[in-house]
Amino acid sequence: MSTATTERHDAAGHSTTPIVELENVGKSYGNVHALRGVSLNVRQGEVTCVLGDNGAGKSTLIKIMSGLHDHTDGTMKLDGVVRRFGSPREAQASGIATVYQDLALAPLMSVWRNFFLGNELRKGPLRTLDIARMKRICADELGKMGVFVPDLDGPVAGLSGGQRQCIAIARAIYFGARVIILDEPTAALGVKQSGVALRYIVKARDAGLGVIFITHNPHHAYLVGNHFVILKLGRVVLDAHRDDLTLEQLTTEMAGGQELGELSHELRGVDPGKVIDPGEVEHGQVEAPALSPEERKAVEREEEEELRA
Ligand SMILES: Nc1ncnc2c1ncn2[C@@H]1O[C@H](COP(=O)(O)OP(=O)(O)OP(=O)(O)O)[C@@H](O)[C@H]1O
Repeated sequence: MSTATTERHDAAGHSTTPIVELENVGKSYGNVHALRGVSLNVRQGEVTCVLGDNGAGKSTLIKIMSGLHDHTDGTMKLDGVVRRFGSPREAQASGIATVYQDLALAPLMSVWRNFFLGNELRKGPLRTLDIARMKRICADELGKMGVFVPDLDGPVAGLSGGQRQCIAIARAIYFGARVIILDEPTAALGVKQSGVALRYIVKARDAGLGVIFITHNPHHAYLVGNHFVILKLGRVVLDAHRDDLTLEQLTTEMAGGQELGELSHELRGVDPGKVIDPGEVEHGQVEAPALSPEERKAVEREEEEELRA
């Protein structure tokens, strides 16, 4: 019996089957439900942004995908096959690399040593370090990401925050990552360095990786993202493709959406549940509530009908 499957590809030649697929994934720490019913796809050549406030469940999500924690509900699939990673090493061997905020770089060690840290190349019967080859590969791989480091022997501490991010990303790609999880890569960076890091995210995406970009910042997410998921108290409250979402909508949702509107009313002294007497508005006693586009259209239609009558 043939087990061959017909894999579909998009216009860029990337497989449309998600590399990682979470279905209704949940995670409880005792009585604390850190994640509930989270579904998420990571595809080749796409940046999936996961946004959320403190305690939303972002770290828990990263830990499940990177093999640090096991989920307690739902399924995780890798290339369409149900998987559970027993350890971070297993996740890495499956091509899932996580770049944490601290980057796991040794600041006083040289750039090339950091690139190969724990995976040093050796040569000859005495297995001595193949320094020349490591430096050459390091320069080539950084070059592919558009980074030029004048002195590969210099310490990583001498590089900018954005360049350090790039070394961590280039290293993950070189060692076989197909999915790269970036844990708030721009959180500790200024505007210019955030721009550098965002460029590398796009490079990783264009190199055909599936990128998960964890961030608090909707502006950064919208610059590079193809897909957006907002977590709140462990649940997905927004899941949208870029074509179906404006930056304004993403920013509003991230800032609290409806809750923010209610807060704004409250701070202006208007009870959102209160039925407003049009007379009060007319006499300037209370401010007219903002109308949604649909409500505005309905009002315009009513006014037109009144005029015609
Ligand atoms: N090991 C743990 N034991 C018990 N509760 C935990 C544990 N880890 C996380 N939690 C709880 O799970 C919820 C989600 O936490 P998580 O760290 O995943 O959120 P986060 O979005 O990464 O937040 P932050 O941006 O602050 O890092 C929180 O209520 C947190 O207190």
